[in-house]
Amino acid sequence: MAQTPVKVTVTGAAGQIGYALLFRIASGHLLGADVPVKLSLLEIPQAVKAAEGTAMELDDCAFPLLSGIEITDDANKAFDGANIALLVGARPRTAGMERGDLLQANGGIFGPQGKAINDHAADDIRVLVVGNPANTNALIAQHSAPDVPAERFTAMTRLDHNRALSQLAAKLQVPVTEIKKMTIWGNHSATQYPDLFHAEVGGKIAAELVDDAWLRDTFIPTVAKRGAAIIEARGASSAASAANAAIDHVFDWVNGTEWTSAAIPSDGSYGVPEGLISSFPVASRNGKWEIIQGLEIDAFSRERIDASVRELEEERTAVRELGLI
Ligand SMILES: NC(=O)C1=CN([C@@H]2O[C@H](COP(=O)(O)OP(=O)(O)OC[C@H]3O[C@@H](n4cnc5c(N)ncnc54)[C@H](O)[C@@H]3O)[C@@H](O)[C@H]2O)C=CC1
Ligand SMILES: O=C([O-])CC(=O)C(=O)O
Repeated sequence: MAQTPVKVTVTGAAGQIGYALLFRIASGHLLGADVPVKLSLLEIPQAVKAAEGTAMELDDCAFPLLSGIEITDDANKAFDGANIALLVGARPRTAGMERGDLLQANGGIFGPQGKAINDHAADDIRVLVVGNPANTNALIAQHSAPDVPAERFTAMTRLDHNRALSQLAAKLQVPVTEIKKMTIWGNHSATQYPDLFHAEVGGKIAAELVDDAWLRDTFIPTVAKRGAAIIEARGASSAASAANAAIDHVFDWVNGTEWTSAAIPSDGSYGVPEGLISSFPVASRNGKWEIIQGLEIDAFSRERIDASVRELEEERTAVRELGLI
C-alpha cells in the first residue's frame, strides 16, 4: 500500500521564498525521493489568488510525489493534521517602524499560528520558522502551543551555515564537501557568530588555515551581513537560497545528520539561557535535534556568542513586555 502523504504547511506561500520552496518540496527534496507529500498553503486573503496561481503551476509539473494541494487563509485549516510547518510569511520591517512595532506585528501572526498548530497539527508536528525575526517569532509560536513539545519549534540559521561553508571554501579553494563541523551560534541577525575554531578542513582546524585578520574582519562580517548584501544587490531579500536552507534544515531533522547549525530551544548548554531559541552546533538522531556537547569555547568565541545571546535575551524581554509570550 502506498505510504500516507506527509502534510507540509507553508505560510507566506505566495511570497518569493514560497515560490522557490514549493516546487522543491513537491519534487521530493524536503523529505526524500520516496515520500509522498500533501501541500497546505496559508496566505492572507489578498494573496490567496496568487497562491492559487502557484498551485496551478504545481499541478502543471505533474510531480509524482505530490498527492494534493489545499489553499486557505484560515490557519486552523492550514495546520489541521500538519506534520511539517514552514512558517515563512512574516511582517517585514518598513520605513519608520520601531523594533517594538515589528515584534508586535509579528506577534499578531506567530501567536495565532502557534495556537492553530497547538490545536490542530499532527502529534509529530515539526516547525521551522523562516520569517524574521526568526528566532523570536519561533519563541512566540512556541509559547502559544503549550501542548506541543517545546523542542519541535526551531528557527532557521541554515542559510547562515551554508553561507559560511561557501565563504570558507572559496577562501581555501576547497570543495564545500571538505569542510566539516561548521557552526553558527546565536541569533539569525548581524550579531550571529560563525565559528571557525571548531570547523575542520581536511582534518585541520579551519581557524588555523586562515589569518586572524581575515577571520575577524572579513569572514565573520561577510557571513553575518550577507542577507543585507543580497538585498543591496538583488533589490530583494534572499529567496532561493533561503528556500534551499529550509529544505536542508527539515531534511536533516527528519533523516539525520552528525553536524549542522539550527536554532533550537536552549537547555542551558554553553551558557545560553534555557528556553531561548538560539543557534547551536547540532546533530539530528532519531528525528530529534541534539546540541553537540563538550566543545571548548575560547575567549574570542565566548565574547561573540554572548553578544548574540544578549540580543536574543533583549528580544525575549521585549516580547514578554508586549505580552506576546
Ligand atoms: N531565516 C532566514 O535565513 C531568512 C529569513 N527570511 C525572511 O523570510 C520571510 C519571507 O520572505 P519572502 O518570501 O522573501 O517575503 P515575501 O514578502 O515575498 O512573502 C511573504 C509572504 O507572506 C505572506 N504573509 C504575510 N502575513 C501572513 C500571514 N499572517 N499568514 C500567511 N502568510 C502571510 C505575504 O502575503 C507574502 O505573500 C521574511 O520575513 C524574510 O525576512 C528571508 C531570507 C532568509
Ligand atoms: O533580512 C532579510 O530579510 C533576509 C535574511 O534574513 C537573510 O538573507 O539572511
